[in-house]
Amino acid sequence: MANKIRIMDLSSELGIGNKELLQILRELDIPVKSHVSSITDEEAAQVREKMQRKDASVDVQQREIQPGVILRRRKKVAKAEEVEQKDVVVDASVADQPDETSTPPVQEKAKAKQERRVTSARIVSQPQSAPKSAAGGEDAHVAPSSDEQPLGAAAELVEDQPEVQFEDQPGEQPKSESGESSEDQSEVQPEDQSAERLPKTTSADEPDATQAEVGDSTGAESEKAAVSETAPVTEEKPKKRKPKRKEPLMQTGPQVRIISKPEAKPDFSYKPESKPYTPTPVQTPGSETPARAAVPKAAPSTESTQERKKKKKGKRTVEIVQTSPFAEQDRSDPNWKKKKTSPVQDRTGGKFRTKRSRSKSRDAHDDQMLQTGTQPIKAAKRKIRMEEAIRVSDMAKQMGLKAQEIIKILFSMGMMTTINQSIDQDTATLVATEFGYEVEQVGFLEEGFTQTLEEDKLEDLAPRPPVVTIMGHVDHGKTSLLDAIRETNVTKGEAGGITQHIGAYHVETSRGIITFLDTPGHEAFTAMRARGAQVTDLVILVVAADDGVMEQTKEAVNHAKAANVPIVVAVNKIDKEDANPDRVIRELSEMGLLAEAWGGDTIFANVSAKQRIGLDELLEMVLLQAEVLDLKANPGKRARGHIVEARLDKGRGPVATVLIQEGSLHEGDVFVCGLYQGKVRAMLDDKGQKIKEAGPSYPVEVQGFDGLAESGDEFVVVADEKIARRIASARQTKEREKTLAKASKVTLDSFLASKAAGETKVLNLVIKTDVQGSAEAVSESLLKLSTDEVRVQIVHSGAGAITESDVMLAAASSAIVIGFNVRPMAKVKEIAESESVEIRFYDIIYNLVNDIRDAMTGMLSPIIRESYLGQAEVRQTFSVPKIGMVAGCAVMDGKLLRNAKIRLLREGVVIYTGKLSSLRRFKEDVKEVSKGFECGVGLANFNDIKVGDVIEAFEEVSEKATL
Ligand SMILES: Nc1nc2c(ncn2[C@@H]2O[C@H](COP(=O)(O)OP(=O)(O)OP(=O)(O)O)[C@@H](O)[C@H]2O)c(=O)[nH]1
Repeated sequence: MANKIRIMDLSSELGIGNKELLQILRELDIPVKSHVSSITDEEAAQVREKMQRKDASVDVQQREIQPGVILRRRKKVAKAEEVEQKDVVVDASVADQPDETSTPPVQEKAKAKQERRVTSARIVSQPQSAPKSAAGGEDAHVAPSSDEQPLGAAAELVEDQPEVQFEDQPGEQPKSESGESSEDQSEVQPEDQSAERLPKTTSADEPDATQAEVGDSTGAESEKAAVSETAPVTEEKPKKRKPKRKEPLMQTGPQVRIISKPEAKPDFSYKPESKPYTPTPVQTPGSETPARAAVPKAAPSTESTQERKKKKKGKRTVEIVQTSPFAEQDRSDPNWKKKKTSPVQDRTGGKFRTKRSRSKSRDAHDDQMLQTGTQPIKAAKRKIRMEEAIRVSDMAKQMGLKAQEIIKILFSMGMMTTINQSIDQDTATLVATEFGYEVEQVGFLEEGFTQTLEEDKLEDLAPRPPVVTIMGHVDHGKTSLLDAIRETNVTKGEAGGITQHIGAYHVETSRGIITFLDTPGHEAFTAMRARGAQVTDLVILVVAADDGVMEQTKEAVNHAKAANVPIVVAVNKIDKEDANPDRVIRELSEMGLLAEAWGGDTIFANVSAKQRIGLDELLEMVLLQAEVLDLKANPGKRARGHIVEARLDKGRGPVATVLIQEGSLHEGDVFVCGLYQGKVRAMLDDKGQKIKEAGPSYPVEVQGFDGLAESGDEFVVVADEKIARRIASARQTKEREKTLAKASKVTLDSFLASKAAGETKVLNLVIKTDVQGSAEAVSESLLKLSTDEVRVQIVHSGAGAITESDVMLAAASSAIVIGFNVRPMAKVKEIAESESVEIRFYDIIYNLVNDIRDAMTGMLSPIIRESYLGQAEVRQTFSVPKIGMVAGCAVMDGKLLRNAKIRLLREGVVIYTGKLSSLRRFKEDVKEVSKGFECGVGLANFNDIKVGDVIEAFEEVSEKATL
């Protein structure tokens, strides 16, 4: 028919393979049977148009990488189907072939077409392998020498490819089904179908076949390696797997390059195809010989289609198609296809693909891998997994040791531990190293979620108001001053605002804003600091002008100094007649606070809280001082701050005042705080107004906690609720472990043990004595002990009972509390225990100084430890003739023992230390009286007992001091 054109002709015209063209025709719904069929001009036009479109989207590069070896590569594939397909055809060098001419590199299609004709004699790479290898092998050097096996290289490449090509038809162009994918190959395909590069079409008659084909010789290994490194591989969609027609292999025509060496065939293993092979009615299948069946079928895989589909999604698999010169014969076996592929796990993943020719050893290895499924496992490292702390017994278990061995090591490190005690990570690391183990911290590390690793950029920082705490002695006017400042400024700037007590508030002055912490007193200040919360920028020290510097004034100064917070002195009550501000200046100078007038840098302001005198000046001074501090924060990030106050509100649940220190807090933000987490449900400012956002130095009352936070707790906004929950639960776990570990802070005994070599150690002490004179004497004696290596630093010293404030100061400063003739009350003792603060008691200065010196020189002599038994309060006193004074007591804590030693405390000060002369209940002598019971007590050789005194019973236990 004049208006008809044969497929073969059209394919040559278009420069594509017959098979590919057939595929295109099928896509265009043009019915054809084979390449000898004809189509109408109209249909041909459709094909041409389609090809044009395709060409536009495909950029094929060709270059000759070696004489006679052309590399074709699809640079970019626009169509989804084509994505990741990089087809390269490696043409076997023609050099070896007398009847072939070497192929020059071709860049354009037209040229390619011509090229194809010229090189048709060469074996076009096998669809399954060669195209891929070629694709990947753009930079690969495929040597044409007969000994080498480029296909082997191809096989390597294929393995690295994410996709798997399923074309497996021996006599066909591998991608004939998918016109697009085979496009490139078809270009180099011989026009003669018989010469088609069938992966398995290997003709034994050409033993020195090009390596581009299915090489199987061992010599291919090196080549493979070279190519595999660079060569991307063609990938094809699984849909192309099933050939629709059978194109019987032609016996190797004169131009067909032999793909593999015949002797390699016995090692081929085959993998069953998921789809049965359906021969196409074209060509003669008679070429198949039974010899193929003789090929060992070491196919390790018998995967089902479904299994393979699964793999496609998850594990990526490569199918290796081994081809041999017996490929044709193989097809006589209905299962030939199955025999040809073997699955191998693909590193890159992707679709199934096949490749040919692998070395025997590789196959054997793969088979083995498939059978074993895994690679040999590396010897596990000797690791101990622990969270924050680990119990000695658990650690021993992990190392397969007896706990005693660990305890021994710990002992040699100066730590007395028991089997049930927990040790921290540092200690565990030391112990583990002794046994050749490593410590691995497991569990949740919150730092990544709560810490900003990036430092704030300078341009992100904005000035923030100073945060001020007012401190001073009792009755010197702290509350009055706070109220005065607030009221004055409330009426000034925020008329109508209803004052809310949220523990902090901010005041607007003409010079700027100041945030006040409404928690006067150093207890709150130090309690927060002990928790690591340094929220205060400045301290206003209130000193009554008529009273001067008093005990708590000194404490306040020491607390502020310990926290390194600048002090502005407010000399209050200057309205009083006997006010003497100069005296205050003088007294404070003795404590190191030198007024500017005296050449120092401490700001003093005379005020009267009662009469509202000097308040503006005071605030101005505060702001001046703040300016020096150059307080800045980045308001543009997630908020971080500390809890100032927390309480349980009847209607709103747990609420807390958060002082934002950096970033901005918004409604809806998710946060963690102490052991709890939550979401900001609502925010109120200090005027009780609902706000949506709060920036740095801004105090807000936050609603939405899932537990009651504590003042001083850090408040951090995190990314989401999941993280918040995780952190909170990790903290709760940690807290439990900490309680178990019960690691004490600093003790005199452990002081030197923790000292690193060459480091000057500072021994911080808080000294409390019965009288002021002793405080000075003790301090002086101890300060004299300072050496180059160990320096004694008195954080605070004063007269009076050991108070909660002393303990908190010691906790915050890692100090030891020295009680000289003073004792703590039971409650203070409890706090000291919970804060792990050591309190040591002395009544002879000589002993005290010796102990400290011994501790400092590492020669602590055996010590007598006191074991506290209990306390009883004197409710009544009776004078009994001949016996003396007898006290009617109620045991408030622990118990009193008849033979115990006792001391009599009056307002925390030791009045007498001695023994009981009698212990009775209802006129009966008893050996002990427990908490909650009343008793009559007589003290040996002491009668000056008064109502309100406390009798403390204790035992003395002799202990050898260890360092
Ligand atoms: N004359 C005079 N009296 C003042 C002044 N400031 C406070 N007062 C009085 O001093 C007494 C104690 O004042 P507070 O403000 O309660 O003192 P404080 O330091 O807060 O006392 P505590 O809360 O007990 O620590 C009150 O009676 C006040 O009226 C002042 O500037 N002048």
